[in-house]
Amino acid sequence: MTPLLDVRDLVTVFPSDGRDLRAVDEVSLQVHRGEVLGLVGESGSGKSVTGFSIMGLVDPPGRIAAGQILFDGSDLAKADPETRRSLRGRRIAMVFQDPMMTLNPVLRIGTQMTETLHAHETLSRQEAHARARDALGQVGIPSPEERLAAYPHQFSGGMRQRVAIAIALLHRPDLIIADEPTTALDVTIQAQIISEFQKLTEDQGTAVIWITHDLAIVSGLADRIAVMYGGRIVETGPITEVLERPRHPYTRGLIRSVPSENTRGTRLAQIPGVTPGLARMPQGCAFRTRCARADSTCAERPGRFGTDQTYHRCFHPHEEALA
Ligand SMILES: Nc1ncnc2c1ncn2[C@@H]1O[C@H](COP(=O)(O)OP(=O)(O)OP(=O)(O)O)[C@@H](O)[C@H]1O
Repeated sequence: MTPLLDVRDLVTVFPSDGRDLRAVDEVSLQVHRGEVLGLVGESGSGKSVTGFSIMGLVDPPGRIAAGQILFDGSDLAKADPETRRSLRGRRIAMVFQDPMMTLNPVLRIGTQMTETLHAHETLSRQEAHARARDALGQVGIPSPEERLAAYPHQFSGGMRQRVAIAIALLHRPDLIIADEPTTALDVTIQAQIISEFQKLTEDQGTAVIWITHDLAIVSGLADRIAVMYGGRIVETGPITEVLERPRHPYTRGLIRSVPSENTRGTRLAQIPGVTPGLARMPQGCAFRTRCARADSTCAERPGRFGTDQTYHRCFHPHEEALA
């Protein structure tokens, strides 16, 4: 089956001191319709820049330097700004950690929603109003008709995020890129929003890239996972397979550092060291300065071992299932 989104060897750079630093370094990933891909990694690993690259929202002087972003067959990396703008919101939408990246503080919610609708579709006022009201209801906002008249500050943090999600859903996009949308919320609200998302992917076949540093969220939500380190995807595959038998030492370290029933009361294993900044990323395998298995082979850049769907980038992968 052809994937809805097929990113191939994407490189996104930010110029600094006369050289191009690779925030996204030969990233390849695929997302199918109705599928949730969890994009996981520590802060600075390149998750958001990957999302912005797909959306066509990389801040200049940053730019896509190489690779393809095939969306439903056409290459977005080469598309003109007008084509990109028309796809944004309509076929691909993004939900941010801070809903105020989407919401205008001085406009009523209903006005923002109907303006968004009119930007891409020809609808009567009544139709736009009904669509906006239904979208609020769909994400679990009580009394949606009355809430259309409210301003963003009249909503709680969790409700505001739901409004941002409702706006992302207005045009029934094929793909939603959700960048840590629940990180700022308390655990109960987080769970509610995640379950709303699950319903939407099941009911409407929407594909989702869920960006997070929190492996626990992804394990309950995603069909597949891609783990990023130093701008690269170091491991990807079906979620159960990767969690049960992580091959890359970094993936293994991430899983071991998540608290669970079994580890309650014990000290969690942390990955030693910190992620180096982009300007100091080691040659070869970016993780080798923190890796117990690294040797001189790792000074070479590891290729992708496996298939387009399931691969790792490690010369010394673990073979055994996680204990
Ligand atoms: N506009 C920019 N200009 C220069 N460097 C940038 C810019 N945006 C991101 N970067 C750099 O690109 C790298 C990847 O950043 P990115 O935000 O994608 O990481 P992340 O994995 O999403 O982390 P976080 O979870 O903290 O958002 C970082 O080193 C960051 O400093």
